[in-house]
Amino acid sequence: MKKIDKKKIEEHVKGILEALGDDPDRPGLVDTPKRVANMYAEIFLGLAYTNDDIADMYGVTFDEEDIYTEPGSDMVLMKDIDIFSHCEHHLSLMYNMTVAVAYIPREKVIGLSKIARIADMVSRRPQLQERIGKDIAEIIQKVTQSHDVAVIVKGEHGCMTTRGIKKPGTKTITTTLRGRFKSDDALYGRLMELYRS
Ligand SMILES: Nc1nc2c(ncn2[C@@H]2O[C@H](COP(=O)(O)OP(=O)(O)OP(=O)(O)O)[C@@H](O)[C@H]2O)c(=O)[nH]1
Ligand SMILES: [Zn+2]
Repeated sequence: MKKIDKKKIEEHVKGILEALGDDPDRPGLVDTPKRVANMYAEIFLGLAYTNDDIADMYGVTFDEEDIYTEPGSDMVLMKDIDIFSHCEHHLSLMYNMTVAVAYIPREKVIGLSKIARIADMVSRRPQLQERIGKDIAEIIQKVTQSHDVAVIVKGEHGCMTTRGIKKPGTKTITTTLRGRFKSDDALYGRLMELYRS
């Protein structure tokens, strides 16, 4: 686990306030560098862990070979998992974000809450929406040993709605398809049907 250097964040936030021309010593701002450091340590906690660490932390599985036998095509889909993240280009908020994770179990299943915990932790990094999907897929593949994983991420980007091009309401949907979700059109169709239901 990597350590997040809160003291250094505090110093830099103080520098930003000075560069903006505000007075970091005025009463309203005096504790702001510390607050921001605490907030960054919280919202970027996922930087302290690699994807392999996250797989180890949340890799709670149950052997269920009698339910899922090879070559199975029964899927587990968890959808409408709310997450927040921050884009790595502006460190601005990605919001109204939901994630759907599907996989075809091979003899073992992952504890359901762990899917949401994995989605949360990879989001707590400076991210790209596309990489959130890739990171989740990689960890789910490692934990479940399933080759067949799909992740759909939907969200709005603060850097496109509150600044810059300013297009509120614009939603981005990204898919990450692995194994049969990529190669089997019927399976992909069933995934989409369930996703929309
Ligand atoms: N593909 C992808 N792009 C993203 C994501 N988050 C932010 N971006 C984009 O990253 C790009 C950065 O572009 P730059 O031209 O370097 O930065 P900028 O001058 O602030 O760009 P504008 O946002 O167009 O004002 C922008 O087009 C953002 O919309 C993401 O999750 N995925
Ligand atoms: Zn951005």
